[in-house]
Amino acid sequence: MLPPIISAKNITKSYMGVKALDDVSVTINLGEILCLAGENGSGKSTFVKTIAGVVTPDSGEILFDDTSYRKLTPIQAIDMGVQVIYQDLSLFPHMSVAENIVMNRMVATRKRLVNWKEINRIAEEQLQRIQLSLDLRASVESLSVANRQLVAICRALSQNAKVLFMDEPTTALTKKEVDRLLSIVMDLKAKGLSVVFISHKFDEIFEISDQITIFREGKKTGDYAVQDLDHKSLSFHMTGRQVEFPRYKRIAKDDTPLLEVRNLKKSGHYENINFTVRRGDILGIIGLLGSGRTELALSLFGLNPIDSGEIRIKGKPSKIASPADAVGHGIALLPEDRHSQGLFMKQSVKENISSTIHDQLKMTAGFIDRAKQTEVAANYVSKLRIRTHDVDTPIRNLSGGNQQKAVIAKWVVTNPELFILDTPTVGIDIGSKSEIYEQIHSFTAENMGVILISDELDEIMANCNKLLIMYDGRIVEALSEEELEKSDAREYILRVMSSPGQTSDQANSQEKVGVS
Ligand SMILES: Nc1ncnc2c1ncn2[C@@H]1O[C@H](COP(=O)(O)OP(=O)(O)OP(=O)(O)O)[C@@H](O)[C@H]1O
Repeated sequence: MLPPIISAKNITKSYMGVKALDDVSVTINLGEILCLAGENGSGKSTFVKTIAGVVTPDSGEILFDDTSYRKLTPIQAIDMGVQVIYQDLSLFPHMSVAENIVMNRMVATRKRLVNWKEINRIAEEQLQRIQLSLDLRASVESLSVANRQLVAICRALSQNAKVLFMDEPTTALTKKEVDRLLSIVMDLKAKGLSVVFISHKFDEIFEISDQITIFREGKKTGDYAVQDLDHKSLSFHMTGRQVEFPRYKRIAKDDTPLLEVRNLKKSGHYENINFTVRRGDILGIIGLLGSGRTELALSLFGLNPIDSGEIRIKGKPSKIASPADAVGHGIALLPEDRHSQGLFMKQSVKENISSTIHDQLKMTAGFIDRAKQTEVAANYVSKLRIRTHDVDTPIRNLSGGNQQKAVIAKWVVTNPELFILDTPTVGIDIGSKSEIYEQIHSFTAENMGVILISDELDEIMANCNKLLIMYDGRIVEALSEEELEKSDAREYILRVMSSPGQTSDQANSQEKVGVS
């Protein structure tokens, strides 16, 4: 048994009467990867912030090397070797790789004189520890998200990290980048670092963890060795129920096209895009980051003007030059980047959810009908099971996953005819995913058409009755409902995605999803 490095005992933390952590005890052992799993809002981030000295617990104690602390300051935590990489990475985009790696260490040691030789030496040493070669002078903003993530790891290492906390580090990475990150993390573990990893992605959790601690509604439901759990038992312990993703079946009878896209092209983004969406269709688009799928979604919402091609809405050639045009045509978009495009962080849950229907909520005198606004917001908070104290709570106080559900609610209230969802469940727990899927199925039963962009094959298989596979700005394969139902559909899709150059000719495959 590995010796403990940090033990948190009986930690409780409440916000406005809601227990974010309720008598939680967790032990982090030396040289081990511990994964924190739990539904959105179950207290994982609050726990991390408590150990990092950012949140003061109401009660409980934290033991570091046998010394007990009632609370910690961030400096104390850093001195003890605690390093946290939050989702935003907290890097300085205009500064160089070397400066980002070494700056916090310099501040901590209160060095006044800048010795560039020393800075470069320390930065290079950290890069070598993870066998990474980067230009030390390159500005961080010029790096890919994956490399920024690695710079953040080097920054943590340069401050003598003993325990590295990583909060959903793989959200914006491609499959290859995820594999590289996980292998670096495992290598660091082999060198004696303890890692606490937060993720909603089960494959990752099982690949990397030694131990899994599960949270539910602020309480710890258990500590498990990874070999004692499987997907089913993990989701059960997280949610308290058996979670299933029933497969979507289109029931709508109206086959007239809602949206027809013909030969759409945007230079440098995508070309030769053809597909049709009917009412009740859930058209999946799968393809790795950089495949052109998000750029296509933005074009259909008037945010990325097309170079050529035709868009027909309900049979009529239509121009979508702005989001206002798109909304006028009954199109809504749940954007990929929820934080910068989706929410007003200082405003309440109610104000965010209703922000897309202000005109409908206006009374004759021009004031907003507050009672109606509350009613609409409360209805969607309950429908999508958004975990919040009430609808007046500022949205920034909600957990990440619950904020995402609020963005979905914000667009659903507009009652769109065509809803484009760009990776709607990134960062969302397995229980909430099934609720969101249920909602999407019920929208389509009410005759909405949906375009669902996703990286997750499970999500595509459970929800879509048609599928486009995109690679490098092109549709490389298209599958119809019958093809998606075949027993080897999943393997076929994986095969196409791993060698996208070797597929059937495009015109033929587009025929399969109803291109006339
Ligand atoms: N500053 C705050 N003010 C009020 N409530 C808060 C605050 N921070 C967290 N909470 C609440 O505490 C609970 C736990 O939130 P926390 O962010 O720890 O969850 P989480 O498990 O990390 O969720 P996710 O997986 O969605 O990131 C949530 O109900 C959240 O709304």
